[in-house]
Amino acid sequence: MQKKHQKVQTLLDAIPHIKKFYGKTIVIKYGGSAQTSPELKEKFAEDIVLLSLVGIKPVIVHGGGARISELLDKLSIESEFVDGHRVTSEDTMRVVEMVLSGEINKNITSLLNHHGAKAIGISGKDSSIINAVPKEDGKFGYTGVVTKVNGDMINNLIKEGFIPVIAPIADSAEPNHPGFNINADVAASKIAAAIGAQKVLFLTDTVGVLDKEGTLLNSLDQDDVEAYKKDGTIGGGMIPKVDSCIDAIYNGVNKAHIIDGRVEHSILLELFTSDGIGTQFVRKDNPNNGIDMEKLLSDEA
Ligand SMILES: Nc1ncnc2c1ncn2[C@@H]1O[C@H](COP(=O)(O)OP(=O)(O)O)[C@@H](O)[C@H]1O
Ligand SMILES: CC(=O)N[C@@H](CCC(=O)OP(=O)(O)O)C(=O)O
Repeated sequence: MQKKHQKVQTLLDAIPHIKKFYGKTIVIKYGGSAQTSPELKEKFAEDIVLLSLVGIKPVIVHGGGARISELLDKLSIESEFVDGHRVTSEDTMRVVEMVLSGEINKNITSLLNHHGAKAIGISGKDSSIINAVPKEDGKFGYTGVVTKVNGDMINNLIKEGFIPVIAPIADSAEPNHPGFNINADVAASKIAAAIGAQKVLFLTDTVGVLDKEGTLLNSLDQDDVEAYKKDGTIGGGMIPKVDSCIDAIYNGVNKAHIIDGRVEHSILLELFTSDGIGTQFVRKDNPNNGIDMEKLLSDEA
């Protein structure tokens, strides 16, 4: 009897959170580091389907850096990263496109559809949804800087009831161009801003951003991010992630969080419980700085 009550209470506790996000779009960046075991992938799919069933509109932007590096290694092509961004040669670009737009995009789309969702897998090249130019005058090869995201096209898919699953590959304005490799964190942030998303969640393989002692940093603003990058606390793949979180909140996205994709149902825990998990990003100029108004309001509801 007690157990039954607990189950009902869990559902009741979720109501204010569901109300808050009902009809809202949430971009979920599904990092390669969080796409590990088949069990975790199943839980991810269950979370996305549940969001969709309760009237929340998820958009998935996926990575796959680890899988790209694994395949490059098999082909004896070296992986090179500068501040978390891959340097993309012509051969590397072919592998990036095959892994991201091919293997990973289709696997995630199919997984979601088998769980009853209406997912559609696309890359930024489809309908030229993401446009880019070479990063730093071509120093990064075919790695691109996003110049434009066609948010209307993505919103049209959402209106038709689809869950877009987007591979971070961009189109070029030049004909017969192989396109651009975009870091998936950057793609998620630019997409979230272009479609007017309420929130962007980055699923990765750590509990959030950690300090030098390995303690979780619950909340960061732009100055914290710059200081931690400068003193080396934040490095590697975490650099594009924190930069993308800051970019998102200064471009119209209400909240950005980095959460642990290794924890089962981490998306539901972040969205539907009052505790929240991981690291949240706040604007310095926000009068509610440091206070999570979303959570405060839902707790009061
Ligand atoms: N301060 C930090 N806190 C947590 N992780 C960090 C930090 N600095 C660097 N990292 C690294 O960033 C990694 C996450 O980035 P990445 O491997 O690119 O993940 P994803 O595939 O999810 O984008 C962590 O596994 C960790 O090794
Ligand atoms: C330019 C750049 O860094 N592109 C990334 C795209 C994939 C990605 O970002 O995957 P994760 O999210 O799993 O790291 C790469 O080639 O690895």
